[in-house]
Amino acid sequence: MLSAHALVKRYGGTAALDGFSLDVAPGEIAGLIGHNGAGKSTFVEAVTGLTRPDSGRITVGGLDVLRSPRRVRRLIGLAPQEIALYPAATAREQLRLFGALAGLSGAVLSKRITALGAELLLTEVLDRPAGLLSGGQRRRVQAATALIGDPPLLLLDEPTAGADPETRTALLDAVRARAAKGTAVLYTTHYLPELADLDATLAVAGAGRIIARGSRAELTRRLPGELRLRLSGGNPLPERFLARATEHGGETRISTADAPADLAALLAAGCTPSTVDIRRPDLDDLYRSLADHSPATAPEIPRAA
Ligand SMILES: Nc1ncnc2c1ncn2[C@@H]1O[C@H](COP(=O)(O)OP(=O)(O)OP(=O)(O)O)[C@@H](O)[C@H]1O
Repeated sequence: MLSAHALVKRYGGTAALDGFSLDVAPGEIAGLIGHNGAGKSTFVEAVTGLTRPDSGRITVGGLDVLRSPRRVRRLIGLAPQEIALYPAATAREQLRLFGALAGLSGAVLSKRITALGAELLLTEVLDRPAGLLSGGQRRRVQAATALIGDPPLLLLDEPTAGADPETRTALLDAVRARAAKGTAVLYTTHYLPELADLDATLAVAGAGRIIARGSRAELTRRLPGELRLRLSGGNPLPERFLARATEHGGETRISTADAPADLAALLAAGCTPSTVDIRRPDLDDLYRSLADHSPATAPEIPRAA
């Protein structure tokens, strides 16, 4: 549904996009993560036509973004990182406007607004001016403006920033429901547990390009996990494990790519821990492993196809 190839965008000496390529399929929720300044928002702006890349190509539903900007715009529901609502207009009026832009009108649009208001827990505030809403409420109205026309591609840039747990859940449910019906979703966040909740695939951005792409399992599989042991004083760790071990309040932690094999080797060497815990790598570990942003030094994990 979304296909971007080799995008480059420079601002003076800064390459905000530097060979950025990414595909998102219908029904897929792709979680776009990466450090501040990695190029995520610039990419979202390029897809919507708000920013013109210096080179590269983007298509949405097979249409070239630069050649058919108006037709492409109709295929996209955008919730930008910076809130863009009219402060004096009520939430319902904003949704009427965005619904009309998407070609909806009359009773169909009114019903859609009521349903979306209920789905995103906005019913009570639909007739309040956006300027008088809380930050979290404004963000949900913003998300609702993206969803109102039921577009085949959603671009949601940190849509849950400032959301409380209840409204976060409502928003994630709404996103999952759209994907289940075939909508392609590009979901930018710094809050990694959301991506597990959404069962999202991952696209890790670094220094203006995608440096890792795949399922959560694929990307975390080859990262080291940890073997956590409690050892008694007369039961030292065999020497060959020392380089990978750290001490944390009486617990010995050994970085490991193969926890069962390392545990078997420890036991065979006569080590008898009183407790053993195996910690598998998670998204935080993935994020940390990519901390230097550098494609050249990123660990050997699957890349974008
Ligand atoms: N309009 C602009 N003018 C100059 N530099 C820009 C502009 N927009 C983005 N940049 C620069 O391009 C780089 C990428 O910025 P971008 O906003 O795309 O990052 P991001 O990954 O979305 O970051 P964040 O997680 O903070 O939202 C940054 O170095 C930023 O300073």
